[in-house]
Amino acid sequence: MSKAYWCVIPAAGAGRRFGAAMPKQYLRLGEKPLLLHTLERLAAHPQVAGLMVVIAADDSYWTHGMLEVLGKPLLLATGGSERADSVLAGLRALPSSIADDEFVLVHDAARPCVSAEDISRLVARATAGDGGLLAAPLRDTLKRADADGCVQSTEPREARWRALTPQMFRRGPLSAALAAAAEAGVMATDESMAMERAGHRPLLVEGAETNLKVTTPADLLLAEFLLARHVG
Ligand SMILES: Nc1ccn([C@@H]2O[C@H](COP(=O)(O)OP(=O)(O)OP(=O)(O)O)[C@@H](O)[C@H]2O)c(=O)n1
Ligand SMILES: C[C@](O)(CO)[C@H](O)COP(=O)(O)O
Repeated sequence: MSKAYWCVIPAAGAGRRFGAAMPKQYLRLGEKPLLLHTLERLAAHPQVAGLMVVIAADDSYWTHGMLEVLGKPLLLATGGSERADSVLAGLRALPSSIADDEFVLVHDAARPCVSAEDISRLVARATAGDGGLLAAPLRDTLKRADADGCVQSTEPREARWRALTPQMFRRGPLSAALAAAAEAGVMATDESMAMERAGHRPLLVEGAETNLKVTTPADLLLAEFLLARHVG
């Protein structure tokens, strides 16, 4: 049986860009909260050993009923002001039995459509090397705006990828890289950025465009459509 890995799920955001009355990870998608769709997808994967869900200190929406539903060990940690702070808190709260050289996955709670195939592909490729991330090649023309909101330049599209999650790195080096970035006042917007800053070369593993991050109401509609058609 292939090895399984713990997954840290940052779920402590406020969802400000969404503009809902509650944090977007608790908005209903079909018959259950967005977060539960994500946790179920992760828990169903045979190479996910356990879930470390990082929630906000003032989270009043988490229901402990989720603990039984998933059939995998599930722990809770308290997040911080930025996503990187929440991920680091989750890494530090993992069981001490997870050694520093063990790989861990990090997946956004806001990405409920991640596919089992993509997770399997990432695990196989990332653990064969120094770690890596799911990503999608940029397929649109990219523009840089000037101060007036007009096009300043068209950016090269070649070798440009959009980072997705899960991202997968060894527990110790990832924790150290995130802590170093925070210490330097650098806000790492993903795990790869912190690892790159620490001198690593994360592997880009192509993932499905349907693995979208729910950021705005339009994203929620698309996620609902995809989940209803069992995409991913
Ligand atoms: N301090 C934070 C900020 C974000 N996240 C999580 O990181 C993921 C990606 O972040 P994003 O999509 O930006 O979520 P929010 O920060 O909630 O959104 P916004 O920036 O619009 O407030 C989400 O699952 C979010 O819950 C987190 O755990 N802790
Ligand atoms: C981690 C991430 O989803 C990769 O694209 C992205 O950086 C999260 O950004 P956010 O602003 O915290 O949603």
